[in-house]
Amino acid sequence: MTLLLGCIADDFTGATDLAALLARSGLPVSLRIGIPREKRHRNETAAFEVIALKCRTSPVNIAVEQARQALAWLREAGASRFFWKYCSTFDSTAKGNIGPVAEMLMAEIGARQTIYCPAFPENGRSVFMGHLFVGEQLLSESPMKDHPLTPMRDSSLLRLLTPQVASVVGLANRNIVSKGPTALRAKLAQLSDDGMQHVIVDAVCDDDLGTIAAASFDMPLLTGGSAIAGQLPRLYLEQGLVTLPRRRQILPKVGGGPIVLSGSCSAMTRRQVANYAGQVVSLRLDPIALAEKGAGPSLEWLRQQSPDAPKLIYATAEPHEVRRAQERLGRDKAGQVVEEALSEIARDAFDHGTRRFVVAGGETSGAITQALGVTHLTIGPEIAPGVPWTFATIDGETIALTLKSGNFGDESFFTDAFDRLEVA
Ligand SMILES: Nc1ncnc2c1ncn2[C@@H]1O[C@H](COP(=O)(O)OP(=O)(O)O)[C@@H](O)[C@H]1O
Ligand SMILES: O=C(O)[C@@H](O)C(=O)COP(=O)(O)O
Repeated sequence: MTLLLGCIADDFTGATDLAALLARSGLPVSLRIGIPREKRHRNETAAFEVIALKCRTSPVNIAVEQARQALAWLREAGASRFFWKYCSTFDSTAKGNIGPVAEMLMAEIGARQTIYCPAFPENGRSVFMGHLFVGEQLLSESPMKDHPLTPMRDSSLLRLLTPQVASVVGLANRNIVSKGPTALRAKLAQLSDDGMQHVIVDAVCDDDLGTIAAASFDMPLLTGGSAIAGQLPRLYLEQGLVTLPRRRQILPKVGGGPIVLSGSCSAMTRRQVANYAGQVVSLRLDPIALAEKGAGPSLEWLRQQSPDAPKLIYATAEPHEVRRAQERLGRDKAGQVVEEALSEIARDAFDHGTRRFVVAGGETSGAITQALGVTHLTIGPEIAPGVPWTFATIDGETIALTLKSGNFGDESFFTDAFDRLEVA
């Protein structure tokens, strides 16, 4: 099939979120983990190819280099339009990779201008007058201010993006967006004439996203959250660039024990963990103990449990507990010991028969997916907006895997997830 859009995501939950929203159209979506080794030639691809990187918190030069390699693969596979997916809460380190990666992509593909549209109204993320809101709170007043790796202490996307790019950042605000695609297109052209290559675009509802997509779908590079990308399949279908496949993909049924592994400390995950811990056997990980003793005691605990029983292993903690661990170990080390332990646990669980995995947290998902040796994910049913079941083959065995963004899903997400899966 012709490759309509080559997508690069800065983390793995973000990649499955993007893939889920594109897959709602019924068009084929392929999700590859890391830079694919094998080449793909034109017409050997899905309509949407997503490459998942784990570069949200990497040093800038590494993130740019990984994205450059992903771009090269996508171009060779035939893509001429691209999407750079980052978090709907614009998660960036202090230096920030969102702008530098966008600038590199623009330079490589010769794009004169791009838009930045993280809004995801279905999940409560909206942008108004260039400010990002989570529900009714400004980003900087939302629980994202306490994120363990990327605390977001400013809500102005202009202020966040400006130090990350070389040229002036522009804004197409809601007043323009509300006037429709023609007015927005004219505004973007005027900003381009004024030298603004990077434009934040307001969106508070799905209709706004429809307007923005209609005004910008032919830009060679778009950037944002999954929701703006989710508008593109409809436009491509309307324009006759692609037709829906006659047959739907048949998804596997997976047996084998269920497990939830959580390294997310986001507000919603904390509620989900508290809820699920009341229902199944659970083990709490403490980063300080992990730094001293490693994952051995947790592996021992796991082996004492019945392989078929649902279980939960989590490092999820309240902000004051995260601060305590970070003060003792340093921010990076605290995150690293948790990611390493959960990765070892995931691998051990697989070796002992677990086949249904729910993982909470973007960085955590990156670490676990890599440890399991997953290279390709087939997208299955969506459990909550932006969180699908996916399927992968490792060592000849099929596993079902859900990578849940920290703040996505309802309080009952973990039970909802297993209820949604057809079991062999
Ligand atoms: N108790 C803890 N103390 C410190 N850091 C933690 C703790 N638990 C988890 N972490 C780290 O916090 C980070 C959470 O990021 P991530 O997995 O991306 O979650 P989210 O999707 O909520 O952003 C990970 O690096 C994880 O290892
Ligand atoms: O856009 C989003 O909000 C998600 O797709 C995403 O990237 C979330 O990241 P994590 O919360 O770190 O999982």
